[in-house]
Amino acid sequence: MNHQRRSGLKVMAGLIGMVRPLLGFMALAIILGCAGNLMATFITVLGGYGLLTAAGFYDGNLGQIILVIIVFAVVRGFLRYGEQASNHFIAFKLLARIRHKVFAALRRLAPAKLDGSDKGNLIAILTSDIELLEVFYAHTISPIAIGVITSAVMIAFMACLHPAAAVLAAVFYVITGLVIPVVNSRLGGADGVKYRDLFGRLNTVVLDNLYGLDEILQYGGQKERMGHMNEKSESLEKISLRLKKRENTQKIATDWVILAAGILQAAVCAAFVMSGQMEGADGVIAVIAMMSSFGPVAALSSLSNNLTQTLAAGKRVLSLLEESPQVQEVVGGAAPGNGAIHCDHVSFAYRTAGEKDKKGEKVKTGEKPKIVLEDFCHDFAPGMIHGILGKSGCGKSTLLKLMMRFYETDSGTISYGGEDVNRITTSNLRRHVAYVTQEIFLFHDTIENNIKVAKLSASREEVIAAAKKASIHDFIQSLPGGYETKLSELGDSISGGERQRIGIARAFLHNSPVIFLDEPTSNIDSLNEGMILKSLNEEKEDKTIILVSHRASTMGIAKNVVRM
Ligand SMILES: Nc1ncnc2c1ncn2[C@@H]1O[C@H](COP(=O)(O)OP(=O)(O)OP(=O)(O)O)[C@@H](O)[C@H]1O
Repeated sequence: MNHQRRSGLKVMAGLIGMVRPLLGFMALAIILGCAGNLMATFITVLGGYGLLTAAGFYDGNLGQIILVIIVFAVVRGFLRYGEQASNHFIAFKLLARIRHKVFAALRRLAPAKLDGSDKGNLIAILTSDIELLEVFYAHTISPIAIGVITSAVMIAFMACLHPAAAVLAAVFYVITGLVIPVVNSRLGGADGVKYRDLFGRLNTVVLDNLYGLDEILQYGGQKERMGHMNEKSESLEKISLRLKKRENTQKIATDWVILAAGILQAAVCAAFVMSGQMEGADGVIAVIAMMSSFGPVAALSSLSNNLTQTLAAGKRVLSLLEESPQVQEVVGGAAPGNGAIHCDHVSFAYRTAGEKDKKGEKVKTGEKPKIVLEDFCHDFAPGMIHGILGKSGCGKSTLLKLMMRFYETDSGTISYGGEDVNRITTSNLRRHVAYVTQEIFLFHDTIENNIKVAKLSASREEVIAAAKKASIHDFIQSLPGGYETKLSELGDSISGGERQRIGIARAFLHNSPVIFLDEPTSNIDSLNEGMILKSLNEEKEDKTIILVSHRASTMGIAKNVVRM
């Protein structure tokens, strides 16, 4: 996948842009957060006023001060609840929206851009990266605004006591809430990005090891595979340790700065009190106000520990959302003419690293130029079964993928009944063609639903008819739950041939004018093969059937065989 370079600020802007529809809730969170934090600070400040009033330095009403403190303490709880509720409402609404967008992006990018992309990394983006954005939406945007607003109010309050106290507070708020987090982010930024990338790659290794467990055991690769996984885990741990150390340093630095702020404020106020430029009681209040007002800016300071990782996650999510597909979906285009497929001087190569696609974007697939088809011409007429022969790797599957428009030809055209495939509405094309690939994917669902993938509205009778044509009906009937049997109940016991026959049943159920079958019988015994071929023969009258197979018995049914 193409992860573009973009600065932290750009990522932030991109993420903040998504909040637009929920600005009202964000404003509410900020108002509640400011009020709550100011009340928390003023509970301590009013405590100071109360003590000084009791000691006779102020002529206030002690009872009223205590009452206000109690009211602030109670209301502060509700305000905090309201702030958190609003922030989390925004966060989870946005996470749902982002997940929706990411799935839409994957639909756009599939299949060309996802071919060969590491799935573990995609899973990391879909799960933990998106999840991490919760930190950004619930604990980053509003705290920044709250930190700025509450600091401004406290500076104004201290200016009423003495301008110097206000200047000192301003300087220390900036150090705590801006300088420390920016420096911390700069120092830890690269590690945050590395951590997220490595986490994605570790996911890929774990997935590979899980899917390839049989091969690993068979060829005794446990030690080497384990070593590879350990290597990745150790690198991840090293980065995590560095990030933790940096977090501790940030916490210590913040505590020191807050302590220094209090001491300096005390020293400055003492000097002004002694020189008669400030009342003694005001000096005490200024110091109390200074010490108790760092909550929101200290929160900003510690935010920087997560921010690098959050922004790294945001960057990966945004890059995926903005990735342009290799093949654009056609909406509102033409309908396929009929089942007559005409390939006219078709050439195609899988793109190589650093090469540009039609949109001028760099693509990374393969290492050397891989010219697969050159000047290929052929007509596939309807009403018969066509065969494609050729040695392994010569481009038979690629030709089918080009006819499905999973990829676009580099030159030449493919047309259906005279209509260029590039102009046919993609959803129409998918309905027009049933494609049985070499790897049949089965979902964790019932056998019936697995066949109905090809036609969701199909009745049980239609499913049974398709299963009979694919010679899988008897097998399904023999299962304890029949068509309702869940694949998970069968464990991994479904054989390669049964899997293929389910794939073929899907094609029969789809009942489209064109059927592509890529090695459909490679795992099927001759008895079942014979029955499937018989069904295909019966279907061929009103269809264009294209068959790719190395098996002579299967190819025997094709009337028109093209050699590649
Ligand atoms: N996504 C891809 N990126 C780069 N190269 C690819 C890609 N898919 C296939 N190829 C390469 O293109 C060539 C043609 O592949 P294709 O699958 O079309 O061959 P095939 O004739 O169907 O082979 P087989 O009979 O073994 O199934 C092969 O060399 C293959 O390695």
